[in-house]
Amino acid sequence: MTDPEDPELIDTAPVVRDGALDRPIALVGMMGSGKSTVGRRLARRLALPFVDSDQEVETAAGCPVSEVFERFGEAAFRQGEYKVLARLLDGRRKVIATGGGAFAEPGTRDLLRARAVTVWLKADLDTLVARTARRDTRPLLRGPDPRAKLAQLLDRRTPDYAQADIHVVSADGPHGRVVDAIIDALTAHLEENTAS
Ligand SMILES: Nc1ncnc2c1ncn2[C@@H]1O[C@H](COP(=O)(O)OP(=O)(O)OP(=O)(O)O)[C@@H](O)[C@H]1O
Ligand SMILES: O=C(O)C1=C[C@@H](O)[C@@H](O)[C@H](O)C1
Ligand SMILES: [Mg+2]
Repeated sequence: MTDPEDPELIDTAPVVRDGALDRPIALVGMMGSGKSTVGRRLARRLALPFVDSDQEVETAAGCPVSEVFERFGEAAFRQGEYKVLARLLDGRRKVIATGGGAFAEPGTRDLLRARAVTVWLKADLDTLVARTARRDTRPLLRGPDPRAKLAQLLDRRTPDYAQADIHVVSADGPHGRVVDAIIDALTAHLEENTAS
């Protein structure tokens, strides 16, 4: 079924309609994996609210993420990120784009795994380098060799991200294709986990 007012809003979401989804969806993965941009599109397709935890931290702090890092340090940012996610994970169905490091923090990861369906958006190093080069707002990538930094983070965090409920490749191409892949994987996951 398609909404004639908005052909993008195709009713592809029995997963939401039939009540199988009973909690928030949290997208996790590296900087540049597409959590914010794909997440917004996913929420639209599922007719759910969308929230971005980096933006929520910025609103709470009253300044950009990069300034939080500069003024208060990464540890303070991680505490703020935990607090914001604890508030957002209120049991209501929504799509949450997490910050790239959230799922690599043990306490934050436990919180997300307990209260959300977690989706790892996977992308390889070359893809992440190309995508993050477009915008210089990520404090952890500032410096002479952002590729080396991304490689180190990807290596270190991969075992953490692998603990997500669902793994989806964030292939280059139309965002809608990644949205389709997420909805398919989510549907399969919920069917498996609600089958009696
Ligand atoms: N499947 C895709 N194909 C092509 N470009 C993409 C895809 N997914 C994301 N991008 C692009 O990559 C860039 C980074 O995406 P986005 O900001 O959504 O990443 P993120 O995971 O939210 O990163 P961060 O953790 O830094 O917030 C954007 O320019 C976005 O349009
Ligand atoms: O991967 C990370 O550690 C980060 C990713 C961004 O989303 C922001 O949360 C911040 O720049 C840190
Ligand atoms: Mg983002």
